[in-house]
Amino acid sequence: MAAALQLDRVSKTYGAMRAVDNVSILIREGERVALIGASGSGKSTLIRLASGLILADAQGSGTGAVHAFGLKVQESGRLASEVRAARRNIGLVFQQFALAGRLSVMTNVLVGVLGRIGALRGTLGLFNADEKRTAYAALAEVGIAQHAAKRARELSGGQQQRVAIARALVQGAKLVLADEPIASLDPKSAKRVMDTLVTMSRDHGIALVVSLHQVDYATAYFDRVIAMNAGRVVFDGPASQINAAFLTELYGASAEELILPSQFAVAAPADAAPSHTLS
Ligand SMILES: Nc1ncnc2c1ncn2[C@@H]1O[C@H](COP(=O)(O)OP(=O)(O)OP(=O)(O)O)[C@@H](O)[C@H]1O
Repeated sequence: MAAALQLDRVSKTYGAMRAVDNVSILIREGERVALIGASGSGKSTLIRLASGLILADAQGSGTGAVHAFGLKVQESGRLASEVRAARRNIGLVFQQFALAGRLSVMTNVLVGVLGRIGALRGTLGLFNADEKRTAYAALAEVGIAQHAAKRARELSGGQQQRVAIARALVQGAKLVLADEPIASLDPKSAKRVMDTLVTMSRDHGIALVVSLHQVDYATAYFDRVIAMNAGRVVFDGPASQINAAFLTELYGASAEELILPSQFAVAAPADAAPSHTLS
């Protein structure tokens, strides 16, 4: 079985800054993984490398290969010829909502179909009834079908994130990479978005990698956590091992920005919680 995502000794340098430093990661099909780390630790860069939005360093200790479901995304600082096919399997949900604000919610979701239909039909917005039904069903699944006709910019931040999740569903993504999807949301909206992501993953067997600033969400929703510091993976293991003392060991004083004050403690609902929190 091909891995959902495989990074082999990938690095990315900006000037003198090694944003991602020789990282190797394997995510299995259907697996859910939280990516944590203090600001500037390399989480966003890693997600952009994984989706082929940016190129890895051509030289370094490895060839910097990225594969998704056995299809090559990039290697040796070049996009692979099969990158389009590889990307079809990858849905993206970003902190900045990455929706076309003037267009309707429905149209934004239908963009997910574009990888599968002819460019001309897509450009002209000629989506067929089946595609529209699928998009509406995806919006219903993430709980915002009632907003289908509104312009995307009229929705709240959390609702916009759920539009992006519906778009990934319509795309038929088998792996969703979410980069700080809850960073600018209030706690209630953040929880709703996390519930939606995890339920989507569970119900459709979609692998999920979510970068998170706050560790509490990582341990409430995920079994496996990958922690980054200064571009390197400093921990890859069970979420149950993550606690305040361990974070201080990993990050020193910067651990503070990763831990929520106790009054904001996060509890995932039973149907979205990882196995390590279920009795
Ligand atoms: N386009 C760029 N040009 C120059 N430096 C960059 C660029 N993108 C990222 N960096 C640098 O690379 C390092 C890693 O940044 P990255 O955004 O990946 O971290 P992060 O863990 O996602 O941080 P945050 O939680 O603040 O989003 C930082 O020092 C950042 O300043």
